[in-house]
Amino acid sequence: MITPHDTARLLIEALPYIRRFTGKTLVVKVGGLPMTDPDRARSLAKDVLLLHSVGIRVVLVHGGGPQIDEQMERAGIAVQRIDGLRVTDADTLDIVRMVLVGKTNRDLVAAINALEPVAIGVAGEDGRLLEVEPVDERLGFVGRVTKVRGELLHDFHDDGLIPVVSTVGADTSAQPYNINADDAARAIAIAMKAEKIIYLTGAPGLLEDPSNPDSLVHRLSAAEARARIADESVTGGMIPKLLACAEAIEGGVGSAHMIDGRAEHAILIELFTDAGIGTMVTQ
Ligand SMILES: Nc1ncnc2c1ncn2[C@@H]1O[C@H](COP(=O)(O)OP(=O)(O)O)[C@@H](O)[C@H]1O
Ligand SMILES: CC(=O)N[C@@H](CCC(=O)OP(=O)(O)O)C(=O)O
Repeated sequence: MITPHDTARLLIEALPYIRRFTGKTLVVKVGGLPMTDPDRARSLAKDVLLLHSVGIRVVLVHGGGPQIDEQMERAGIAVQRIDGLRVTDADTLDIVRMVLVGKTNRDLVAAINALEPVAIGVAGEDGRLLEVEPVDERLGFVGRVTKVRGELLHDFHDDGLIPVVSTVGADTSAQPYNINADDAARAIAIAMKAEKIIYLTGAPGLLEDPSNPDSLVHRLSAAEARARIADESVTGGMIPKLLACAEAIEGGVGSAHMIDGRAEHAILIELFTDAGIGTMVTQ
């Protein structure tokens, strides 16, 4: 039972953290896995709105990998990934756009706007927010971000809105490209000179041993993150995520965090307590 005194004490304890982040930009990337549960989406919406209410300039970037896999299976298209990136032909690109822009983005925007109508959905193609070039011809329409129009996102913040970004970008001829959402969030965080980037993922953070959830790595440097990628101790989707963390730090972002998107109020615990709950990558 929480008493009014408990509430008052909690508010006072949170105040130094709130002061530290008010007016700062925070990029939150939510993976597709935590988003498969509507309760999680509602809980995330509440956390994001709380951050917004205390003056933190939040950009919410989302993935949707498992949801794309599901629709590809329905369409009878085989899923193929190289180093965690989806091989994306023209048919796959259509499905990626339908799922990320047409469904996942809409669901997240609705989850926030059901509480307070301040979320605005935007795809990387819109206003060429995320300009890309192809990564590698083996991957087809997979793009690497070359330019971010961060001013568009700053404008949304200035208007009191929370931009929710789906990571389909475009090249200079408006050809759409699929972008790994971890990498897109990294590019956005650097362009916006974000204080922090937080990855909400389907694991407790970086694990020493992926099969043991108790083997959490609490803190590591960008150089150590790169070394772990090189020695192949991380696999699958953790490769682009850890690389994105290292690049974010090298690009001037203060810290990069990987936390469990399935744990309730994970962002608030990571931001507003000293202990935190996931993995933090710093200089
Ligand atoms: N060393 C590791 N620590 C944690 N997760 C790992 C590791 N190596 C591989 N993984 C896998 O990477 C996944 C996270 O990547 P991904 O599924 O792309 O993220 P997201 O949940 O953000 O969509 C984890 O759920 C886990 O299965
Ligand atoms: C190029 C590439 O791999 N794009 C990703 C985009 C979605 C994503 O990154 O979703 P998660 O964050 O849920 O993994 C994909 O097609 O799955």
